Amino acid sequence: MYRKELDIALSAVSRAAKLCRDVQQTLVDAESVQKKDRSPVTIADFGSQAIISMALSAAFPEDPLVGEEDAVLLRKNDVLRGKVHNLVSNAIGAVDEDALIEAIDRGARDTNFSGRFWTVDPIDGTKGFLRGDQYAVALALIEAGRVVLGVLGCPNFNPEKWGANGAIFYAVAGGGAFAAPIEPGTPVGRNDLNAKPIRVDGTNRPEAARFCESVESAHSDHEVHRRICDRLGILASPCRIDSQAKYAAIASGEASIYLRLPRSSAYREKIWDHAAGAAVVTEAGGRVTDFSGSPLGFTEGRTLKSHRGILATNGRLHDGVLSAIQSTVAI
Ligand SMILES: Nc1ncnc2c1ncn2[C@@H]1O[C@H](COP(=O)(O)OS(=O)(=O)O)[C@@H](OP(=O)(O)O)[C@H]1O
Ligand SMILES: [Mg+2]
Ligand SMILES: [Mg+2]
Ligand SMILES: [Mg+2]
Repeated sequence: MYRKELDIALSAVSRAAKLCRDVQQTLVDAESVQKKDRSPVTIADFGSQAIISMALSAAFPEDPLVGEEDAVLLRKNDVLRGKVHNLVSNAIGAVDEDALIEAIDRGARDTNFSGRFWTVDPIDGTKGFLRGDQYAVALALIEAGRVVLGVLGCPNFNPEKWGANGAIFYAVAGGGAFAAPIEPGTPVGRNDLNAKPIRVDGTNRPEAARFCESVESAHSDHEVHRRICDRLGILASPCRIDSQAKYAAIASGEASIYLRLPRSSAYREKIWDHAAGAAVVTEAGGRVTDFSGSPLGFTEGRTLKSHRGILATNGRLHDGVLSAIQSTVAI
């Protein structure tokens, strides 16, 4: 199932991840510009969304794409547009500038969210990317509100036990979760011999659990997380990781609990910040819900409107963490 989808998604994400890695290594050129909501975006975010969008529209012309970025800033700023154009042309060969802009903007349109669509976060954790830390290129395929395929490219994810220089995590519903090293210049394929099945850890003792959360304290409420962890008797200090690399950490057994309560009660999570990561964790044997225990549903639009707080665990710890959450915060 989804063989062609997985092949295309893996090769597009690994090409986009290579572009991001190259830009991060020459960070002077990665300076960010501010979007309307004052969050940062770089030439690598635009380049990555363009590469993924073009690969998907060539292979699946009928499939809508819902992406974080749009081309508004690029249309207004010739210098920025020129830089993105150069970057993408160097990565995948000459592309027409109008086609590039159109490819980025394809992700900005709304669609029938109850049908089949892709969602992309070309760089998740742009702040981490700018700091030289973790980030992820995240792509997911959603059908009838359910994530059926998720790919997470994490160029800076280097667990010691793997000795790898970056990894790509992926899952197809019902097919398990896998990780493969990102080899510079070699797109990963479905039959990659280096791919290994991954599994969540087996701990059911919260005091032995490692817990992770966002680096950015503006994105989630570290203080409430600390109260939940205290109630559970978690001894280790929090592991702060940027981006959906947190889901990769849960799926590969590097951590057992990921908590995310937005600091603002008005904030709604974006679908592209969770779809791919949730698929990878679920297929690795873990569980992902909101703070009331409902599984995430992706039919509501560009945000997870009816969900508040996100909890991903190794599964065994899930109900215990939910009780601790519900005794600590009013949802
Ligand atoms: N106020 C607020 N509350 C909650 N979440 C927010 C908020 N603002 C932004 N975002 C989203 O957070 C995404 C980054 O995820 P993380 O917080 O896990 O990573 S990081 O610590 O910021 O690097 C980040 O994704 P990217 O924009 O792709 O980096 C945002 O979609
Ligand atoms: Mg994001
Ligand atoms: Mg992003
Ligand atoms: Mg962003």
